[in-house]
Amino acid sequence: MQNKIVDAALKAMLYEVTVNPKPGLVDPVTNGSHHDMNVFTFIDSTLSLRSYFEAVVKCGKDFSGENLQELFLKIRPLGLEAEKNMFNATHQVNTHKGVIFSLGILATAASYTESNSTLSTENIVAVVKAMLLDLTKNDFRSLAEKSKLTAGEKQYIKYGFTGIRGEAEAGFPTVMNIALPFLRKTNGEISQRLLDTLMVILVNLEDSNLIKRAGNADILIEVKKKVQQYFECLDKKKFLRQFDKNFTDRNLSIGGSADLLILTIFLGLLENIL
Ligand SMILES: CC(C)(COP(=O)(O)OP(=O)(O)OC[C@H]1O[C@@H](n2cnc3c(N)ncnc32)[C@H](O[C@H]2O[C@H](COP(=O)(O)OP(=O)(O)OP(=O)(O)O)[C@@H](O)[C@H]2O)[C@@H]1O)[C@@H](O)C(=O)NCCC(=O)NCCS
Ligand SMILES: Nc1ncnc2[nH]cnc12
Repeated sequence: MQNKIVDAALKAMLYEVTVNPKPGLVDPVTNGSHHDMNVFTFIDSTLSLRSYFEAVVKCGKDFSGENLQELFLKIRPLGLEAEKNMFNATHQVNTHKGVIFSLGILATAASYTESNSTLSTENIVAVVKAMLLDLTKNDFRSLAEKSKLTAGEKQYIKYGFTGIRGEAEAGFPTVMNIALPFLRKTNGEISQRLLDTLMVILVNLEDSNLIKRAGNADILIEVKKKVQQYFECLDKKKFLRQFDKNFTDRNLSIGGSADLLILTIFLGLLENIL
């Protein structure tokens, strides 16, 4: 089945991993701070998710209920199955867990929007917000009873950061209000446009992957300074190669920012600006 939403989702993941040099992340030139994966792992992971995106697009298209929270409940088990497929395809490495969640939601919302109104970013956001009403309240409600907490859950308890769940529930404000408007204004070489967009995301996000690897949230202050230097410097590629080396030496990575770049590319593809 050829479908433009499924194609945009898969393309967005492949575009993101292709962009280089990225600080601490996997790209075709270096594996950054990720010793257990490389660009081929990301290609395998991406292709393993085709049937998931086809399934969520079908769910969005077929949904006829009144309450869009039910649509989210319908896709969550599909997301769990997709996580299993991803881990099988990658020899148990986490490449796209965050994206299975966030891009799965966006693809579902895009498909529902296409079937029920005009496919525009604004309409997609409204559907996302309705699908995820009370998500953080519900997801974080029973943390005290859980024996093993994820990085995102630990950071919620320690700092009150709601991570990718909060970002999604609010309709992905970092993507919608910052990254996508920025990308729309860029022109020229696609790789440079996407690197600039990644830096804009990085400076605006509490990236739980970065905080987890750094051990505390002070890293966000350092990163803000780095991104400011990036936008002031003359040779951006050289700056990014050094930034990548510095992060790789310190085992730091920005998986959450990479995920939001994927979401931004996805919407950019649907808007035909890429
Ligand atoms: C809601 C879920 C995403 C589950 O969340 P969970 O609580 O399990 O995990 P989190 O720690 O909250 O984060 C999940 C991933 O989301 C990405 N991310 C984190 N912060 C942000 C942010 N602020 N904005 C956007 N995205 C964010 C991040 O994914 C990327 O990094 C990954 C590598 O991360 P990780 O494995 O933690 O770290 P490493 O250090 O690299 O690994 P080690 O070598 O140390 O092992 C990479 O995959 C990127 O994609 C976070 O990882 C959702 O999964 C969920 O709902 N789970 C419950 C089950 C379910 O219902 N699933 C179906 C959902 S449809
Ligand atoms: N290029 C990349 N490297 C590491 N983690 C990621 N998560 C999403 N994209 C990634």
